[in-house]
Order: sequence, then structure tokens, then C-alpha cells
Amino acid sequence: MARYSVLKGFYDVEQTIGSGGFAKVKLGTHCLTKEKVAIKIMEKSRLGDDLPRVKIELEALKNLPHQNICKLYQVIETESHYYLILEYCSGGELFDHIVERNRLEEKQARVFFRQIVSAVAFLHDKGYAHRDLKPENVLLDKEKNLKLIDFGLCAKPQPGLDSFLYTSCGSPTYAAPELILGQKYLGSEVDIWSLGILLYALLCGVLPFDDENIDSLYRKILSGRYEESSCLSLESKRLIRSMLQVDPKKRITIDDLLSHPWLMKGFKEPVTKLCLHKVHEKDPSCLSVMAEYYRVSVDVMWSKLNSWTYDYNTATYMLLLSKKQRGLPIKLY
Ligand SMILES: CN(C)C[C@H]1CC[C@H](N2C(=O)N(C)Cc3cnc4ccc(-c5cc(Cl)c(O)c(Cl)c5)nc4c32)CC1
Repeated sequence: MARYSVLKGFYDVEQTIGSGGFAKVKLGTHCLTKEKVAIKIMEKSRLGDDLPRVKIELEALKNLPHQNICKLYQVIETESHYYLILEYCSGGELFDHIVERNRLEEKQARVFFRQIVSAVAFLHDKGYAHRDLKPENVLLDKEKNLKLIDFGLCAKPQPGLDSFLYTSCGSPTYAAPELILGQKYLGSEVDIWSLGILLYALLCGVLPFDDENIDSLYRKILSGRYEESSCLSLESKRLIRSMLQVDPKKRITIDDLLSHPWLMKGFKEPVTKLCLHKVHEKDPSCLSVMAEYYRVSVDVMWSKLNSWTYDYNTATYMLLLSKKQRGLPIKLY
């Protein structure tokens, strides 16, 4: 069997653009629209006890349509593999974007941080906690919009986000004190701590708590003491301090962040936690292009699409919508 034969004719598979843990991510082209996609490939045999994380990520990506969350277009499952067809982010990782510039000016950091806060507030509103927020999991698309990725560690506690979690997970450098102490914690509160680390990294280009030795790293995190480097304005210092509170009960909440003075500076509106596009909207022009291509009526085409099974039709339709939103011709090849 040729490699990835299940994709043949639907996607041209190109170079590997990254790999992480149990997944390989390749660049691909959706054959009908010629749109670039990212294809996350996971071999079932190598997933082991990480298999549940795939299901968790799938459900999260399907339930969380938001302008700053990476879009899922299609899911393909075979005997041996999972393939996730995802929105391609040509701007790469936010982490590299910061490193290239040493650090970001407050103005640019604010534009980015508002987008991350919007995505996290949306997640929390839907009862999810990401639990692995870090610059490596925030990507940039062509228009420099931020896209949150990697929902393999996210949690959607059944009773609701105000119920405690216990699994210790995520990267130690970004992990909240209560999480590394192995105490029960609230997903929303650990995400706020990680947002504080993220904002510090955006503004200073380094991490507030860092150490090769894991024990001294833990001691630093538990102390809550970090260097307030000179590049931070007084307001930035105050905002970061309100997120990097060792006592989770003293930490600022995501709702307070939405209209915090630092985030409002230069903006009229608070950060929105809403998804700005209509989910699964019925777009007549995209619909008719697909109906014509498949030689079926618009109604038959819509009935195939309206079940949103994340099959090839879902991917084609969403990619056509994306082309239309970017003012490109709605065309199938
Ligand atoms: C460090 N991580 C554990 C994996 C790493 C893999 C490459 C990826 N990437 C890159 O690193 N570029 C530099 C290019 C790039 C471009 N577009 C992408 C679009 C989506 C994703 C993506 C990856 C994963 Cl593992 C997901 O779960 C989701 Cl929801 C989305 N990764 C992309 C991606 C970034 C993350």
C-alpha cells in the first residue's frame, strides 16, 4: 500500500512541517480547492494510552469554532491511522515570532494577547480548559491572526468548569503552582496562570520561571517570585502580577481580563469571547459551486453537507467558505 493511500486524489501530501509527541504534521493541498492544509497524522499502534487524547482533541476541535482556534476540516480514520485535516498556519509558531524579534512592543503584544484571551474565554465559556497554553501552541496564519492548537490535553469536566481537576499535565515551565503540587485545581485558574507566562514571554522574550533543574524550577514557580524586567511598563507589571498569583483564588478571572485597562488601551471594545462567524452557515454561492461540480441539486448537496460529518464534503465546503471570506474566487478544479 502506498503511504497515506487513503488521502490519494483528495489531498496532495507534501513535506513534514513539524512533529510533536505521537503525531507528525505534514503540509498538504486540498485537490478540489488547491487550498493548503495541515495534516496531523497519528499511528494508532504508537498512540498507546494517548489514544483517548485523540478523541478529546477531535471533540474539542469540532465543538470549538472560533476565529482564533485552529479549524478542523476533515477526520479520516483507518485501521492503522488517524488523519486530522486542519487549517494551515503559514506564519508558524508564535514562539519563533517572538524569538526572531527578541521581544514584542507593548502595542503588538496587546494585539496578539487580545486574540489569545478571546480564544481562551471562548473555550472556558464552552466548559473547556486548554491546560497546555504556551507560545509553541499558538500559531500565526497568513494574515498574522493567532490560532490556538493542540487540544490533546484539554479538559471538559462533566459537571462544569467550576469542578476540580486532578490530572497533572502540560509543560512544567508554564504549569501553575497548584498543578505542580499535585493539588486539585480548576482548569480555568491554571489557564490564567499560563496566560500570565505567555504575556511575560511576549513582552520580555524570556520566561519568568526557568531552570534546567526541575526542582529549582518548581521552587521558583512555588515562590511566585520572578524578575520584573525593565522592559515592562507599570501597567504590564500589574497585569502580569494579577495572573501570576500563587494562590489561585487571588488570580484575575478571564472575564475580568476581557475589559482590563491594559487590554483596552487603544481599543474601544472589550475582548469578545464570541465566535465571529456563523457556524455551519448555508452559503448559496459555495453550495451552488459544489452542487454543480457533483451534478446534484442544491438541496441534495445541502442535505449531504448539513450532517457535518467532517468528511471530504465538509472540508471542501469550509475551504470554499474560507476562500470567499478572503475575497478569492470560489472555484473547484
Ligand atoms: C510542538 N507540537 C506538539 C507539535 C507541532 C507540530 C507542527 C505544528 N506546525 C508547525 O510547527 N509549523 C511551523 C507549521 C504549522 C502550520 N500549520 C499548522 C496547522 C495546524 C497545526 C496543528 C498541530 C497540532 Cl499537533 C494540533 O494538535 C493542531 Cl490542533 C494543529 N500545526 C501547524 C504547524 C505545530 C505544533
